[in-house]
Amino acid sequence: MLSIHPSIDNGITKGDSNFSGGKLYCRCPSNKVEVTLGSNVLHNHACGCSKCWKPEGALFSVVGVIPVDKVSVTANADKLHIIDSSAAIQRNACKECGVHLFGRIVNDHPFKGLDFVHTELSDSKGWQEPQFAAFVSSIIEQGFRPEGIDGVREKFKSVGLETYDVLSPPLMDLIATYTGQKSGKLPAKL
Ligand SMILES: N[C@@H](CCC(=O)N[C@@H](CSCO)C(=O)NCC(=O)O)C(=O)O
Ligand SMILES: [Zn+2]
Ligand SMILES: [Zn+2]
Repeated sequence: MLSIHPSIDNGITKGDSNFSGGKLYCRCPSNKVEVTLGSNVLHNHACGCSKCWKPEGALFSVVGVIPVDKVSVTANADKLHIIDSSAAIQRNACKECGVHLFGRIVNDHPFKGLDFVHTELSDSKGWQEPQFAAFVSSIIEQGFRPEGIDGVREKFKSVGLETYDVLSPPLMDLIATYTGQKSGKLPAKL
């Protein structure tokens, strides 16, 4: 059976609005990289892009954002390396098991100050549930047959998630506002 993602395939479990964070662990059997998150995530979403970490067999990643000052590596930091330092999101992965612990934006970017994280790497319950599906058509670039894409979109709709081929409209509006302000077409203060 085709797996979108283990946290979506059988329906979505709602998060807890009072949840205040927890720890992420890589998938090494011992000496796990540990990252402590000091709050819940925001804008959690399924992402079909080729760069976000996906669990084995899944077509999509599930990834959310969290302010960078809420993220700290609390064990085995020496096992981390940056997958692609030229990417906008510098994904810090475990050198041994390959899991991405956090993705950080270091260059000028509308989402600078936010880290990208995968809450499925935590044992805690209460993380924000996925809110939408992004970069759906990107799975075709990675070899998914285009005739199956309507079925993927229907699956998302059946669990209550809207689908987009970029990010959600509010996030695209944030990016566009940033771009408009940078070029001077929009005032710096709105
Ligand atoms: N079709 C491309 C899209 C890659 C892409 O633009 N990904 C987005 C979303 S990642 C999390 O939502 C992005 O912002 N990437 C910046 C980066 O990865 O550094 C593909 O599939 O590769
Ligand atoms: Zn590991
Ligand atoms: Zn992505």
